[in-house]
Amino acid sequence: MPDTTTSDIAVLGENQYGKAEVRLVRIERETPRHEITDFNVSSQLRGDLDAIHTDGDNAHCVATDSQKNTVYSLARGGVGTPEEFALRLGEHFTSTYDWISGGRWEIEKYSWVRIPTGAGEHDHSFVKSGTEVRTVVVQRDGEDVFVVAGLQDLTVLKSTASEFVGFTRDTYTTLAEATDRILATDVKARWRYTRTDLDFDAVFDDVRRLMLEQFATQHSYALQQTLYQMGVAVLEAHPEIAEIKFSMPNKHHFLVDLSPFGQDNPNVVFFAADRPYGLIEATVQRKDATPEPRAWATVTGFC
Ligand SMILES: O=c1[nH]c(=O)c2[nH]c(=O)[nH]c2[nH]1
Repeated sequence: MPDTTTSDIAVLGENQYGKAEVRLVRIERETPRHEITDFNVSSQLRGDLDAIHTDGDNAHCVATDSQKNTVYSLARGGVGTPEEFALRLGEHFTSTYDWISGGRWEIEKYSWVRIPTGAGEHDHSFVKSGTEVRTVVVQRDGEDVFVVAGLQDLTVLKSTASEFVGFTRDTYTTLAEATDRILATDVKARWRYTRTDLDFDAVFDDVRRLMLEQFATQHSYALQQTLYQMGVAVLEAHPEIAEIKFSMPNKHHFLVDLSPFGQDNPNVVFFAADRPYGLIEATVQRKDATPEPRAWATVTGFC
C-alpha cells in the first residue's frame, strides 16, 4: 500500500471524478431509414473515495476509462432521450458499486437533420443543424435524483418590436434611447424537473417552442423583460418544472453612421458587435417551489 498523506493544515474536501466528454454516436439501422443520435457524455462519481486521494489506495477507483466504456456498453441496446440515458448511467453506477453514493452525469445532444435531395429527405445522410445544443445534468445524492434540462446557443434575432428607453441618465450615460432596435441573443437556459417519469422529448420541444414564441410575439422593453416573459410562459405551461434559469447575451447591433457618405440610414445597415455585450441573467421560479441547491451546485454559468 502506498504512503498515506497526512497534514496538520489540510483535509480532503468535496470531490468527484470521471470521464469528461465521451463522444457517442449511435445509429439505428434496423430499416434502411437510419436514425442518428449524437451525444457528448460526461460521467462523474461521488462517494467513499477518500482513500484514493489520501492513501493512494485505488480499490474504490472505478477508472475513468471504465466509466467511458460503460457509456458505450450501455448505449449498445439504445439510449433514448439524453435525460433517460443520464438517469440510466446514474442508476447503473450507484447500484453497481456500493461505495458510489452519487454523481453527476451531463449530456450534450447535437442535432442532425436529413439531407434534402430531389427524391426527398435522404435515408442515411445527415447535415448538422446549426449550433444549438440540448443539455441535461442528472445528479444523484443517495436516493435523491435531480434532473436539470436545458439548451444553449439558440440564436435568435428580432428586427423590430424592441425598444430600450427610460433608463437612468447621469454623467456616464452616452447611450441614446432606442424606440426601434434589433434585439438578438443566444438563449442559454436550464430548467429543473420535479419528476423523472416524463416524456422528456415532448416537454423539451414545448419549452423550446414557448421560449421562441414569447421572443417572437412579445414587444420587448428590455432583454430582461423578454427573458422574464419566456420563463413565465414555461412555468405556466409546465407544472413539472420548478424553476428555469437564463443567461443571455445582449448581442448589440449598432446603426452605422452613413452620413459621411451623404446617405441616410433608416434602421437598415448595422454593425453587429461581438464584444462587449450585455449579459442578462435571471432565475424565474414557481412561487411555491422548494429550493433545491443540490440540483444547481455544479451547473455553472447562471446566477
Ligand atoms: O435590454 C437591454 N437591457 C439593458 O440593461 C441594457 N443596457 C444597455 O446598454 N442596453 C440594454 N438593453
